[in-house]
Amino acid sequence: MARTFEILVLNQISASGLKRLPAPRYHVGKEVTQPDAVLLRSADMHTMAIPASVQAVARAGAGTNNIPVPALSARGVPVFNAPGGNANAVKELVLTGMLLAARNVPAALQFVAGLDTAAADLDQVVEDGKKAFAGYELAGHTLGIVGLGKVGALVADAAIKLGMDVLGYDPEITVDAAWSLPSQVRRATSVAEVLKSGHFVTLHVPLVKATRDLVNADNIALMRRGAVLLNFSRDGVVNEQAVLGALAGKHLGRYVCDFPSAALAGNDGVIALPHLGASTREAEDNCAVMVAQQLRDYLEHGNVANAVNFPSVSMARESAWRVAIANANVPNMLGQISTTMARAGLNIHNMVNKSRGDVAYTLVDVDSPVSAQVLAELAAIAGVLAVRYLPQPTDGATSDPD
Ligand SMILES: NC(=O)C1=CN([C@@H]2O[C@H](COP(=O)(O)OP(=O)(O)OC[C@H]3O[C@@H](n4cnc5c(N)ncnc54)[C@H](O)[C@@H]3O)[C@@H](O)[C@H]2O)C=CC1
Ligand SMILES: O=C(O)CCC(=O)C(=O)O
Repeated sequence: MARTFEILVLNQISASGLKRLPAPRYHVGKEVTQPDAVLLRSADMHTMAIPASVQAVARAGAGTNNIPVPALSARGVPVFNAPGGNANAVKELVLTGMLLAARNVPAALQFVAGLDTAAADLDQVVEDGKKAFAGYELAGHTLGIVGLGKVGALVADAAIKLGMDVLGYDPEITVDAAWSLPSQVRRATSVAEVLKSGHFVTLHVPLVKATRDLVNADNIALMRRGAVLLNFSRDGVVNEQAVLGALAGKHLGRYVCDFPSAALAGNDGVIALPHLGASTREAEDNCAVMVAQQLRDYLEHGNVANAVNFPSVSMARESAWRVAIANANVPNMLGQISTTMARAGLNIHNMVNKSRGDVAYTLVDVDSPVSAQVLAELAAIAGVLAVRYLPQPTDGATSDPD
């Protein structure tokens, strides 16, 4: 009888994704106490005591700054995410943000909400009042983008199609991302260049040490007078005090962000949305389906796709007995693993080993069952972080992701 995997869910996850983790092979719930895996969106795992039973963490979204990734890596636990799964949703909200700012939509809506619609002179009041909200068009204006990954590339493409002039900066751009950019996107060589050039500047970087306060009191002054800064990345990427100062001095035209805060509240120059970037049916489904499939393939077969801290590793299943080993990326690990198996009389049928940074990951298929004693010996090798035994179920339980 195949064992049931226990999945702890920390946020609302789309039903389309949860369907990929069907009973009885999976038990998914908010009250699971000894989870094999944790499935979440924006819940803060930094403050959580993560049970020793956890073998994987899956973020149904892009950013993983809410997850203690280095600590999990040290435990041999992969952290999965859903690259690009919500990028179109964010792109559409960034376009919305630019239009809200350029056309003074929030103030115009407020004006309309305050109208006496029963008044005889309503039409006149509307015609007189609208002058205060006259704006400008996106076409012909310059958009600067910091971060040309999944979201940034889509924003660039959409802005070009809207007739904007686009320049972008990304010091770590991947070859795939570079290929996906429209040829009209100009390449900037620094954040400063983007800030200086854009009528609009939008940020699409992860929150990491290097990007904290990426826009700050020093460089916000470089922005064009009246420019619009958009932050759909994370609150920490922009220094709020710098933004408030620039708005007060009328240097910054608007700050459009997905992260409301006490400091920003009530400021007319701020358009704050409630972290809505990824909140579309489509994005929620995409992300949940992606991570559920990845989680399932990992829990059942040890295959790794889209982990932020593990190498991608996949090996077709040819044997019923598989061992998955996460270990420090140091010399002689493979030698010790294969010697331990050989000593126990195990014949290695297939093996794959890859590394990424400090973590290496090995899948070994053998031709006969592996004893608890051998698994304990493997786990005891210095540098081994986690050992999982993944025998193929013999009771007809499905083991291939849909
Ligand atoms: N508001 C929301 O609901 C959402 C917010 N996000 C945030 O947006 C971020 C980006 O999302 P994706 O584009 O999907 O991620 P991604 O990983 O595809 O792209 C991030 C890009 O930022 C670049 N980058 C890293 N450090 C940089 C730096 N110092 N300067 C310039 N570029 C730098 C990387 O090279 C990469 O190309 C996420 O990490 C997350 O924090 C993502 C999705 C939804
Ligand atoms: O799940 C959400 O609603 C937030 C998405 C997000 O911020 C991300 O994917 O990084």
